[in-house]
Amino acid sequence: MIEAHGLTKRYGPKVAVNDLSFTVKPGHVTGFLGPNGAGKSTTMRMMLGLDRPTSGQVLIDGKPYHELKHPLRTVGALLDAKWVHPNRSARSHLRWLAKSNGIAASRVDQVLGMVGLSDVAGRRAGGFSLGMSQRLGIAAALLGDPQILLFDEPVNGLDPEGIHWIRRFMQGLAAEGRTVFVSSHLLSEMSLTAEELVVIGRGQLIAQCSTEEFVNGAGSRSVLVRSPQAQQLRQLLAQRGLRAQESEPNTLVIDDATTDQVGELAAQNGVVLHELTPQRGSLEDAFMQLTSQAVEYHTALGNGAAEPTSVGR
Ligand SMILES: Nc1ncnc2c1ncn2[C@@H]1O[C@H](COP(=O)(O)OP(=O)(O)OP(=O)(O)O)[C@@H](O)[C@H]1O
Repeated sequence: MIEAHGLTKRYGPKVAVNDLSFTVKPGHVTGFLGPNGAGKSTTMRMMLGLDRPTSGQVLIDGKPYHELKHPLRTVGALLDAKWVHPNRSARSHLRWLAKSNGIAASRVDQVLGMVGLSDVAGRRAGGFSLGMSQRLGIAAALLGDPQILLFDEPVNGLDPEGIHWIRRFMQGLAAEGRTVFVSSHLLSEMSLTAEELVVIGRGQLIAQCSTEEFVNGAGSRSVLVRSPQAQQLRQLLAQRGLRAQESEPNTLVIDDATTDQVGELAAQNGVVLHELTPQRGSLEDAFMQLTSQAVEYHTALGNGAAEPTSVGR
């Protein structure tokens, strides 16, 4: 488990992370979501003891990183995949890491197998593609068989196959009961990868909730209905104060309604339906809506303090 309590980091006058509190639990992939410059990397660096918080703290299994007895066996991280000596082979890079951390050399071939690099283990890591480098970075994170894994923007620059592989791999690690915390500014990618979300903007918490709650709670909710009696249905909806727009002939989109409401109304009035579909807002919609609220609040206050918005909790 990872717990951030009032975590704050200032670089001179710049507040990179501002009073951030959240919890990351085992058994799920938790997405750490925010636009560029939101403070994700800074937060992850503080988790790993690479940066000192200005105030507050972050605990890994109840302890600050520097108090962990066996850091690599507790938490593994992929921060920068190109952090490897270019002339070393993948295997010798991992052997060196294992040796300097008191990990048995036999673990090296295990982790190379886990990430699918066994066949290229003797090749120069400097010649690896980005996707292979990411796999090597993940192998390094797994060396100590840690229960907690941090990945900073692991799919950046990868092709669809590489993205798919990383997504499945992270989900597999979470299914083994590990804590998997992965940052991204790619909201659509996170909606496919993460069950839980910690969302930040300008260093502040915007939401901590399930991905589903985030989309349902913040995105727009509407219903699409196709009917040969669309005009009759439209009038019935209007009588109940529901606004319907005709997107195509015989197709209505009804804002702020549920499929239950529309389906029951149609049945009560003998209106034939050919389609009844909930239209969920995308994660992008939800994010834009929430961050724009934060910006509006910021403008109203005029002091840079955006109120964190809790979604669904
Ligand atoms: N060493 C530093 N000195 C000064 N400012 C910094 C430093 N590190 C980060 N920042 C600033 O802190 C803010 C948060 O940066 P951070 O890299 O943590 O964001 P991020 O969410 O990881 O963004 P990205 O997706 O672009 O990496 C940014 O405005 C950045 O310019």
